[in-house]
Amino acid sequence: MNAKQDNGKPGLRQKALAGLAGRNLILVGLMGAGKSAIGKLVANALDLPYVDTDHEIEAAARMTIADLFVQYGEPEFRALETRVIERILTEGPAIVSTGGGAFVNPVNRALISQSGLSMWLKADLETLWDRVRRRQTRPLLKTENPKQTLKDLMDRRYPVYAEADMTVLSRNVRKETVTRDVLKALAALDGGKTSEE
Ligand SMILES: Nc1ncnc2c1ncn2[C@@H]1O[C@H](COP(=O)(O)OP(=O)(O)OP(=O)(O)O)[C@@H](O)[C@H]1O
Ligand SMILES: O=C(O)C1=C[C@@H](O)[C@@H](O)[C@H](O)C1
Ligand SMILES: [Mg+2]
Repeated sequence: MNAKQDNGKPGLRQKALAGLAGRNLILVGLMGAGKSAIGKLVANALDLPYVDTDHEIEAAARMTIADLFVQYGEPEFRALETRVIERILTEGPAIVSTGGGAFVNPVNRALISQSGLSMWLKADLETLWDRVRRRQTRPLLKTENPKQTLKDLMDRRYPVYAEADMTVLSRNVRKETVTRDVLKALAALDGGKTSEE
C-alpha cells in the first residue's frame, strides 16, 4: 500500500488518512467482532497509534477485566471505562478499539462523537460465537448458556451500534480483508477513487 501509486493517483492509505482527517477512529461492536484484531492492523496500515480501552482499563486498575468484575463489580468497571475513553480521545488521533459495552453508554457515545469517527464492526451470531467460544476472559459470557447470552446482547445492542458513523461487516474472511474494507470505508469519506480500486 504505497502512499503514491505510479499513475499519480493517491493510494488507499493516503485516501483513508484524508477521510479520517486527523480524527480518532473508534471501533465499536460486540465481543469477537474483531475490534482489537482489526484495530491493530488498521493502525499499522495507517501508521497511527493503536489504543485498546480494555487494555488501558487493565493497566489503570492493575488487574484483569475478569478480576475487576469479580472484585469491584460491573458499575465500577463502567465508570473506569468512561474515564479511560475520555482520556484516550483527547490524546489522539489514534485508532481506538473499545470494549463491547462502551458504545452502549450514552455518555461514551457523546464523547466519541465529539472527537472522532465511530465505526461498527458488525458480525453475525455464528461468526461471533465461533471467535469467542474458546476463551474464558469475557465475564459477561460466564453464564449457563453463553451463546444465548451473546444473542441477547446482540438483540439489545445492535440498534445502538447502528448509530455509529460507519458500518463494516466483520465477515468470516481473512483479517487483512476486513482491514482493507475499513480503509476503503475511510477513503470513501474523502470521495473520489483510489488507484487501488
Ligand atoms: N476477520 C477475522 N477473521 C478471523 N478471525 C478473526 C477476525 N477478526 C477477529 N478474529 C479473531 O476473533 C477473536 C476475537 O477478536 P477480537 O479480540 O479482536 O474481538 P473484540 O471485538 O476486540 O472483542 P472484545 O469486545 O471482547 O474485546 C480473536 O482471536 C481474533 O483473532
Ligand atoms: O461486551 C461487553 O460489555 C464487554 C466486552 C469486553 O470487551 C470488555 O470490555 C468487558 O468484558 C465487557
Ligand atoms: Mg477487544
